[in-house]
Parts: sequence; structure tokens; C-alpha cells
Amino acid sequence: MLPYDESMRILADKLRQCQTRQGWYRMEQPLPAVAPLAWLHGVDSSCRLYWTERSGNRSVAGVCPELDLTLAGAESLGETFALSREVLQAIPGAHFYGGMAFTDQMSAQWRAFGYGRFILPRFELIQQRAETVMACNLYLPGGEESRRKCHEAAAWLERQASRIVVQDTDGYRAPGIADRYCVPDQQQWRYGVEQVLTAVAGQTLHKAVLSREVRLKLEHPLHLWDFLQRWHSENPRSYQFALQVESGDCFFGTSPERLFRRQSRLLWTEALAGTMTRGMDASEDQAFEHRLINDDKNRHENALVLDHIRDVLAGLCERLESDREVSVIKLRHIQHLIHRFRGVIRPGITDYDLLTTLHPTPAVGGSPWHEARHLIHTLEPHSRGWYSGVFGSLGLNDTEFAVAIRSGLLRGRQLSLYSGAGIVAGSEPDTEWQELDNKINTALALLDG
Ligand SMILES: C=C(O[C@H]1C=CC=C(C(=O)O)[C@@H]1O)C(=O)O
Ligand SMILES: [Mg+2]
Repeated sequence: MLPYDESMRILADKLRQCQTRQGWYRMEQPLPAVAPLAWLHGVDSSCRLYWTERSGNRSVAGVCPELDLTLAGAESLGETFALSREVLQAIPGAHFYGGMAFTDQMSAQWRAFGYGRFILPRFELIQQRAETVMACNLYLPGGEESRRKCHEAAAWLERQASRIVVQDTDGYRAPGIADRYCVPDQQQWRYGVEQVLTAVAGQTLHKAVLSREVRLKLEHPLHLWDFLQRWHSENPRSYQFALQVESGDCFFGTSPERLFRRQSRLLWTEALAGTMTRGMDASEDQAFEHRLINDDKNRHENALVLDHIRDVLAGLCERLESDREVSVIKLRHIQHLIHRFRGVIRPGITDYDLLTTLHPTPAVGGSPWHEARHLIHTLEPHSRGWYSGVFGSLGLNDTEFAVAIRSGLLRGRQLSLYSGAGIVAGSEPDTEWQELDNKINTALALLDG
């Protein structure tokens, strides 16, 4: 394998020799192993994105948007997906990366992200199993302008070639937390939970997921890419994602939850809801797992997600099977109930259909959705933005979206961490408050020096 700098120069040479006919182009060049997160450190771009699959099979760092599809509202999603499909048909190996908000009710702090944003990066560093590849996606408008674009891209690659690639993050230092407060505070939270319980008792609602924003002021700047790597090493079987926009603001997260994965017409999705802490030792952990599996409130939280998925997918799938029994997935500080689905979608069903039908599941929204949505928007004092939205990778034959929970928004030294809890009959406000803490404990422990 050629060294990193030589490989980058080879790709630059290929670009300089590229034909200039109008159209989409994609070029790939194998690289020696470089961790995408480490690479993002030093790379020159005002927009950076990161995506890693839960399976650990594929991690991608993408920079310099070649096509940036920013959505003003939900109504442009169909058009955006149709356009991305046209591009992907021309360069089938490529992917768009990005995400979408929980709903279209968003405050100004989320403006740079739009309602949704799907990016085809010009440069992609892809680590797939044991292989690392640098890919370049380019649209050439034809003639002299094509030549100019190719030369510009080649020059960029050559500049990166001589930069030092940071390989490990042993030097990570927690930034320290100077100040923190919760929105809502615990008093307001109790009120919100009581309101949901009243609606549940009145039988207009089965479940609503209420959330909280913890606003932190960091003592020192956060080394975001190092932080993400550390967070992932605590929860290795999670998705990880980040989108840093031109202002430097970054939305990121480490989520255990899949919205869906599609490969051709095969589909995988799941109901992930219901939470318990981990035990201090193996036997206590086992006891907690047993308690979680047998707890009515947690089972009910999960069952409502399960029923929703089964109902909405019935019309989209030719076949749909689910696990017979609920099982448990374990994260660093908590464990969840999970129920998996496998299916075959009908011909003609698109990622747009799957996304808009599944999102938001009652793992982040509620049931019925219409009632839950109203309560969430009236009771939550903060704006969720992209928290509990979706984030993923959109391909021609392989698409995967995570539910964007366990996530946060970094703006300079201000960091907001979000977490939510499913409120159903039997929920107790203070226990659910504790669940919110448990869900962000892994991230908090890495921040608090
Ligand atoms: C809404 C969140 O978690 C969901 C996913 C798993 C378990 C959940 C629960 O037990 O309440 C939530 O439905 C969050 O982490 O912000
Ligand atoms: Mg819960």
C-alpha cells in the first residue's frame, strides 16, 4: 500500500487527467488505514460530516459539499429525495449524508441546519471493514469550467496530502463544565409528565415522549472529534454522526437506535424503547435485565413502538417478520428493550416512503402521534431541532438511518445535550427524570474533567 500522501497525489493526478465532458464523476483511490474521525481534525473544510454504521462496518468522513440539499420545510423532502436519486443513478457508489429535524417547529439556533440537510461530499474518506478509500464526487459542467473544477479539487487533495494525520486520541482532555442548567427544570418536568398522564387517563393518548435540554457552558473548548471517538469507545455498538456547518456549530450524537436499513428491497427496522440502568457487577446486571424484561411499564413503552411499526409497514412491505420475543441491548450505563423487524418492501417503495412513514416512531414521539405532537409542542419549553430527528446515509441500493437520540448541539463553548423518556401509564415523574440523566451520563462523564 502506498503511503497516504502519495495516494492523495495519485488521486489528484487522476483528477487533472479527467475528461471534461459534462456530467457526474466519482473517483476512488485506496489509502492506508486512516481513521475518519482522526482525519477530520486537520482537514481543510468549513463543513464536515461524519457517519458510522452501528455494525461498525462502515465509517465515513465527508467534507466540501459538492451538492448541498438544504430543506426549508417538510414539503420539500420528496423533491430532495427524488433529486438525490437522480444523482445517485449517475454515480451509484456515492451516498448523501445528513439528517432531518424531529418536526418543523424549530428555534433560530437550528437555522443553519435547516429542517433537513442532505450533503453529497466532494471528498469522502471511507473506512469499510479493513479497507480505506478516498473518494471524490464531482459535477463537471463541461468545457473550461470542468477543467477549473478538476484542478481546484486536485489542488485541495495535494494540500491535504502534506498535512499530518492525527492517528490516535490519547491526548483527549475533558473540557470541564463551568455551568449547567436544565430546560425544563425538574419542577416543570413534573408538571409536563402529570399533563401527559392526565391525557393517558382520559384515553386520548397512550404515550408521549417528553424531552429535556441540558445547557452546559464548557470551561475549555471541546475537541469534538476526539470526544466522539471516546464516546464511541464507551458505546461501540452505536451509530455515530456529526454535521458541522459553516458557522462551526455542530450537531452530533451516538445513538443505539435504527430507524431503518434498506439493501435493495430488504428492510431492517426495530422497536427500541424501555430503559433500565446497568448493574454494578454481572449478577446485579442480570437482575436488572430480568426486571426490565418483566416490567409492565417498560414493556408497554416498547409495545407501542412495535405496534406502530407493524401498522405503518403493513402497506409498504411484501413480507414482514419480527422477533418473537423482546430482547435487551446493553450500553455503557443503560440497557434497553429491543424488538427487531426484517422485511421485503414492495417494488416501487422508496426511501422517502420509508422515512416519512416510520418517522417519528413512538420511541421519540408518541401514540397516537397527532395527540402526542400537540402535547410535546405545548409542554416542551425548548426546541428539539434535530434531536430525535433522523441522521444517516442515503444510497441507491443501501440506505440507513439512525434515530438521532443521545445527541447534542455544540456552539462555541455552549453545549446542549438532549434526552427524552417515554411517558405511559405507570410513569413516575422523578423516575423518568432520573432516566433522562442516565441517558446522557456517558457523554457527561467525558465532558466533566
Ligand atoms: C428518546 C430517547 O430514548 C428513546 C429510546 C430508547 C428508550 C426510550 C425510553 O425508555 O424512554 C426512549 O423511547 C432519548 O434517549 O432521548
Ligand atoms: Mg423509558
